[in-house]
Amino acid sequence: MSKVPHVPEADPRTSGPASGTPGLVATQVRKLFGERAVVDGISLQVDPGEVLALVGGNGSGKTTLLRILTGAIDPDDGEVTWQGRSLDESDPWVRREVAVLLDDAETFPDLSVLEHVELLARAFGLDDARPHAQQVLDEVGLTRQAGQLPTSLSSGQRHRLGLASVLVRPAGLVVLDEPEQRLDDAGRTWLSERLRRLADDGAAIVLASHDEQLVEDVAHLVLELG
Ligand SMILES: Nc1ncnc2c1ncn2[C@@H]1O[C@H](COP(=O)(O)OP(=O)(O)OP(=O)(O)O)[C@@H](O)[C@H]1O
Repeated sequence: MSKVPHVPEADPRTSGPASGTPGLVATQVRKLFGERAVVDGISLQVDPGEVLALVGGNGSGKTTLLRILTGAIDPDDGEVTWQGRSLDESDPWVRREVAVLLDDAETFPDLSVLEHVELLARAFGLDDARPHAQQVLDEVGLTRQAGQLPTSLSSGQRHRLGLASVLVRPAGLVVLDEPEQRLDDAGRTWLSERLRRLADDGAAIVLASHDEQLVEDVAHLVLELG
């Protein structure tokens, strides 16, 4: 396993976060499935404003590591903290801080696309939840589908709804598994630009990706697994 600073002039290991607040820190994280160490002694740090890309072949442990980094599963060894605090998804503060898109987002059968996004905006206490949700749907290209039920969306549109669910809410740490999946070329170009902007606005981002161009365009750090 290797860790390659992708943008040498902006090596965060030496520069640190602008605010002085440590972001996401994983120390010697290990996860076994049976006798196999799928994640084996990984240490990393991603500070506000930085993007870390996890790359590697199928089954190399990217999703497992992402799940550990969000607190969804516990490592067998090692520790993960966000701003110095242990990551535990049962902690409401952690759930406010961390926005996650690992699989297709779960949806309610009776709520429209717009109602889903608006519900999240309200849950996170945003003013003007409806116009904010409409603006995010416009951004992800789902304005025409706002009144549809999520089950009627195409697979790429469902993925865009998942991205909208992440973008509509405030978050310090954003964790995405293959955010480029099922997006067309224009969607991938938009995604690169949007993730860069999210980081510029101060989010720490960790993503797993098989899209070399996306990684090249957005990642400050690349961690190769496998
Ligand atoms: N709950 C589990 N029980 C047993 N094995 C598991 C479990 N979850 C994942 N694995 C195994 O761990 C390995 C890593 O899986 P993971 O999903 O993390 O890979 P990945 O790098 O995300 O792959 P892909 O690029 O295909 O999405 C795989 O061999 C997988 O079968």
